[in-house]
Amino acid sequence: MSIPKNDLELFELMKRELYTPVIGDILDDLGRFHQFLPAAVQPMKEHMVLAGRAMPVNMIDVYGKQDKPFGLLTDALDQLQPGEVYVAHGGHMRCAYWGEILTATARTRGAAGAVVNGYHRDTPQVLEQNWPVFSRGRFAQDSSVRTKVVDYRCPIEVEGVWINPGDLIFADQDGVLVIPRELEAEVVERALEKAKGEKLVRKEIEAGLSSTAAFQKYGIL
Ligand SMILES: O=C([O-])CC(=O)C(=O)O
Ligand SMILES: [Mg+2]
Repeated sequence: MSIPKNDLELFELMKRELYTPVIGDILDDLGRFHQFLPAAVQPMKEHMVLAGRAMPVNMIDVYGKQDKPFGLLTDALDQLQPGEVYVAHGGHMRCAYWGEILTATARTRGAAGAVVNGYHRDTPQVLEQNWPVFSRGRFAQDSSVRTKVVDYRCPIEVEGVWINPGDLIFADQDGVLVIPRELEAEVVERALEKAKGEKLVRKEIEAGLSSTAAFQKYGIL
């Protein structure tokens, strides 16, 4: 397998060859036991797979009409770079944090996808854009009188998982992973090896090898 020359090749390779369980296993092996976002954050459609660089967004609760509705939301969207993932978190999730217009903006700018620790709305209009969005589910309640963006491209922490700008985000139907930048080369290389090993173990088991013998031989489950 040729080594990816740039981020785009890396993201394509990951989407083609990897899945969150193998990457999560390698992170565990490196002692990074807390890199999955909460399991409630799910793809809007099962087939969605996402690889890109985190552009974290910090949100807070507000109560009622604001002098500057949405805070820095449009600024955050308008500086998204190709291959980045809009990762939004904060407040008590009293409304939708994502929708049709936000999808169109981020997608048109070449962003790789969105991950919100909260709800989305405009479900049919987002899905027809065929672009990966991960959220806690559907809820139409409007955000302008309930939340605002106070900062972006800043570190955030989601239930103990730290996300720094530029960290690698990989997400599929089994979860959303944050891969710290300083570990990504090792993690991806070892995850590719483990994925290959898992294919081999399955073949051997299908050919009659016992689970115990397979684990003894390969150390993979
Ligand atoms: O207002 C929101 O939070 C999201 C929304 O409807 C859109 O992006 O179209
Ligand atoms: Mg909308």
